[in-house]
Parts: sequence; C-alpha cells; structure tokens
Amino acid sequence: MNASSTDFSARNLASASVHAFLPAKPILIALSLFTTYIVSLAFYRLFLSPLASIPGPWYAAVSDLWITTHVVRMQQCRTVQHLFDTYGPIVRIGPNKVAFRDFGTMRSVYMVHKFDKSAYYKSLLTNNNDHAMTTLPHAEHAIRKKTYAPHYTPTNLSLFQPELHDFALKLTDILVTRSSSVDILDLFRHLMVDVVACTVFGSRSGSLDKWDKGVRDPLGVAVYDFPKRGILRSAVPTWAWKLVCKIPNARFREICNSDNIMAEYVGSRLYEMRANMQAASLSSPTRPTFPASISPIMDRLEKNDLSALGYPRESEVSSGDEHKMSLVERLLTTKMSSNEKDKKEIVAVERDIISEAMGHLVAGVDSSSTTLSYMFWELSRRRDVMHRLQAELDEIMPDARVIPDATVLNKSEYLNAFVKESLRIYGAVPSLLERVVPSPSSPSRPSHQTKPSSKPNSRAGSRNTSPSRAASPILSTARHEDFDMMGYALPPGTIVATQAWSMHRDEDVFPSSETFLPERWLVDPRADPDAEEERLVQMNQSLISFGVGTRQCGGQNLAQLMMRIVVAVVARNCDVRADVGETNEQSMSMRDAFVLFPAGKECKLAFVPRAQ
Ligand code: HEM
Repeated sequence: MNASSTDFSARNLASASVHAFLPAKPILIALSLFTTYIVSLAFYRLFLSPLASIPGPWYAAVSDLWITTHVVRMQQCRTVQHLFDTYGPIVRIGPNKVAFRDFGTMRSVYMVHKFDKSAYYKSLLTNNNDHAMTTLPHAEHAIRKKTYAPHYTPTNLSLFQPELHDFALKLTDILVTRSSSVDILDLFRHLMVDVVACTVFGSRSGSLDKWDKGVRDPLGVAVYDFPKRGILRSAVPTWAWKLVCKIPNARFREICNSDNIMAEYVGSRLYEMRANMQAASLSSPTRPTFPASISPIMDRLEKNDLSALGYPRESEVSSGDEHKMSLVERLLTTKMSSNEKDKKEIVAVERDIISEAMGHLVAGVDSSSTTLSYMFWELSRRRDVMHRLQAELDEIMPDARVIPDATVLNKSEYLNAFVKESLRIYGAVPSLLERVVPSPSSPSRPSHQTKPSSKPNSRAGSRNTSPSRAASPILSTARHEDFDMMGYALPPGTIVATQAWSMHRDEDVFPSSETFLPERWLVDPRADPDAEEERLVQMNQSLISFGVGTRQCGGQNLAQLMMRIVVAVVARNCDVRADVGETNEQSMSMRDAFVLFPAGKECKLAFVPRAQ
C-alpha cells in the first residue's frame, strides 16, 4: 500500500467518524439539557420550594413517584401512617403535597375554611359528568348537596325500613341455607345494590335474588368494575381511551363499559319515572332528548323493551305512599319544577340527575359491603364480642325474624359500640381526603390561620393547646397569600390532607389502637363521670370514617342504618365461623385504593343457624 492510498483511507475514516458523531451531538445536547432541568428541579424542590422546610423523606419531596409506588401497591394509608410516626404530625409526601394528623388543623381545613377538593376526585366522574363527590368547588357543591340531602334524613330513610328489613331477612335466609362458606363481600355487594336501587332509583333490582340463583347481575358487576375503569380512564388521554376500549377481550370491554351499563340502568329508571310524572301532570308529555351515550337505551325503552337491560319492569317502591320518594324522583321534582325548560336544559338536567344517582350507587355499594364484611370477619374470630352482642340482640329481638325499628337499634349500647369500633378500624374510606390551599381571590380563602392543636376536646379553652410555630423563622418569609398550617407557610395550590386511618390510630385518643375493642365506646361506671364524658367526646370527634365538614358522606345515615339492621338480624340468627384455610389474617389484610378492601378480594365465612 503506497502513501497516497493510506492518506485517502485516513481522510475517509476521519470524515466517517465526524459524520457518525454529528447526529449524536443534538441528542447529547438534549440529554444534558434534560439532565440539567431534572437536577435543577430536584434541587429547587428539595431546598428552595416553600415546602422545603416541612419534614419528610427527601425522595418524597423530589418527585411524586415514591408515593405513587405506594398507591400502586395499595398501601398508601400505612405508608403515610409510618411517615407520621417517623417525622411527626405534618409531613411532606410529595413535591406539592402535605399530609397532617392534627385535630385542630383538620377542623380548620375541612370545617372552618372548607377548602375545595383536589383534582384527584375527577377520576370518580360518572358518565363523564360531575356528581356531588366530584364537584370540586365548595360553593358549587353546596347547591348540589341542598338538592339531595333531604333524601338521607333519618325521618325520610325510616320510610324505607320495610324494604330494608326485607332485604336483610332475604340475606339471612340465604346465609342460613348454605351448607358451606359464603363470600360475604360479594353477597353484601348484591345486598347494597338492592338497597341503593330501592332508595335512590325507587326500583327493585333483584340483585340478591340473582346472587341466590347463581345468575350474574349486570348492575352489580358494573358497580364492582367502576373503580377499575376509573383508574384506567385517568391513566390514559381521551384519544387513547377510545383505542383501549376496543381491545378485543370480553371481560376487558365489560370493565370499560361499566359506566354505560350503570347509566343504562339509571337512565331507564329516570325516563320511566319522568314519563309517569308527565302523564300525571301534562296532557301531552314531550319526549326528552337524551345524550348520545344513553339514547340507544331510550330507543329500547320506547319499544317497551326493559328486559333488554336484564331487569323486570316493576312498580316503584313509592307507589301507594305519597310521602315516600326515591332520590331520582326527588331530584326530578326539584329540578324539573319549571315548565319553561327548553329541550337543551332538560337534557342537561337529566344527564345531571343520572350522574348524581350513579355517584350514590358507586359511593354506597362497595364502601358499605366492605365494612360489613370486616364486621363479620371480626365476629368470626372474637367469641367474646359475638356473645356480648348476641346477648343484647336476644333482648331487643325476642322474635329473631322481626327487626326492631331504627330508634330501638340506635339505643342498643353494645351494637352501637360494635359499629363504631368497626368504623374506626375498618371504615371503608381510610384514605387521604385531598383539599387545595385556595388562592387569595378564592371564596374559601381563610380569613385567619391555623395553629396546631394536640387533641380534640369539647371543653372551652382547651383547644389549640400545643405551642404554635407562628414565631418560627419559616413564617417570617411567608407571603400574604400563604396558609399557615401548624407553623408552616403553604402557598396557594398546595394539596393538603388528613386520613381517617391515622386519626383513628392516635394512641392518645384510642389507647391500644390496633386492638378491636368495642368496650372503649361504653361508659366505664367505675371511672370519674366527667373524665368519661370527655374521653367519649374526644373519641367521637376523632372518628371521621364518613369524612369531615360539609363534604362528609352524603349517605352516612343510610350506611349507619343498614349496618345496624344487617348486624342485628344476622348475628341474632347465626353464629359466624371462619375456616383459616380460606379466610385469615393474610387474606383479610387491609389494602386501600381510596376505598378499603381485603388483600384476598373476598371474605368467605360460614353461618350456622342459632337455636331459637
Ligand atoms: C360504611 C359505608 C360508607 C363509608 C365509610 C363512606 C365514607 C364516605 C366518605 C369518607 C366520604 C367523603 C369523601 C371526601 O371527603 O372526600 C363519602 C362521601 C359520599 N358518600 Fe359515603 N360512605 C359510606 C356509605 C355511603 C352510602 C351508603 C351512600 C349512599 C347510598 C354514600 C354516598 C356518598 C356520597 C353521595 C358522598 C359525596 C358527598 C358529597 O360530597 O356531597 N356513602 N363517603
């Protein structure tokens, strides 16, 4: 090889390597810019953010990824509790998120200042529309609540007692006739579908009957699938969602479609009711126009084909009793009161009622069935509790098939203590209830700031007793629009939250908090009466299973009533047993995905009839 050919190859090689390097340059530049951005962001969040001084693990301050891994593991409640134990009552759990475990701050955020809910709740939209739980601004929510709240007053609910007793007796009959164990989580879900269908839609869905006959209940399955759909839906953008829903797998499609299945059921009830109401008040009722997602159902209904939905056409539970009104009927009456509504308005109102009713179905079924399941699981392994409860029930229910009125159940001391203790440990919503620090222009802007308080206390002057950090250097740099939470200045937009899980495990209020002890809710006759009164007030104020303030559970009176009815009739008629091979500590270990559920996703128990 001569010198000129060597020169040529070297030049070629050099030029080739330059060309190979050139396209890599923009990538390298982009990579280094990205790395600089990430490092700067992490540095800002860790050291310069207004939340930088709040205690908590550094990796939580840097990114939401850490807490998200615990959400995905369905162990967020336990993780946050561990942080409180490690860092104290206020903890930074994300770059923009602060969790607290303090009674005074809880009252301030949820009751006094009534902060708006965070965007997290939008993942619970039904039919792509808001309902009470997903309406974020406080003022807008107040209007909604006014329309549905009268339905859940104890007086109104007492009108539904005959149906509720029927369902509970039907459930008991199913339990005593089974020779093997029953997955009561599934069975209670069917019970609650019947209960909500009856009180909210004024119909009999026959869900328990279907369960008994081994027939699949489409409404029950849809309610069960809805949270899974919510998680999926919130994880992908709208365009991708349409593709996801086309994945050719029958079960998967059923999950994606759970929203529409519920809307079909509710829409059919609403249209039927509206037609009845119009027939009664107008000579020529106008056919309402329904939104696209439910118009096929309306077409089927027009052809009088209710069976296409899998539900019998039945008379409303309100028939024959003009005072008893389902929630849907109530909302129709309130919202359709003006005859001057145009078609567009009617569609909007009807769509709104459908979403609201679906919201109650979704909120009421899984929550109540989970708590009920844990109650019976606890009875199965605590003979002492079971016997004491049964002794009281034997007295108030001489006839095992006659369920006492709510007023009697509410006065039954041990039953109430048992329900409260169950709600404390197994309340179905133990999770962070997220709220947002408002901006200065927001109506929920606090007019004064919060100081930490050690414990709840009813006695005047004994609140907010622990030392405030108001004079701390952190606050000296606070801007006017910041919110003072326990001495830390939180800028508008910060997400703040407490969780029932931790409020209910405060050792100062609930000693031996991990032990299931209904007796803690009873007055100890040997103790000082004043101290006893104070102790019980503290516990009651810290029990937040149904949330706090104006955004509290809308259906809590119904849930409380159903829990008492079901526990009373089932425990009066049966003994409960668990086979540790199928239901045990491990399978019942608590998981949370906003609502609680057992790790094994079932709760199999055997029910043995008691000698009467
Ligand atoms: C043991 C059973 C139940 C528990 C533990 C429970 C718990 C809760 C909690 C903690 C909230 C407040 C969420 C927040 O502040 O972010 C809530 C809201 C709600 N719950 Fe329940 N719930 C139960 C049963 C029911 C039932 C049976 C219904 C109705 C059929 C119902 C309807 C609602 C509604 C409509 C809301 C939204 C309230 C509003 O923002 O106006 N819940 N529930």
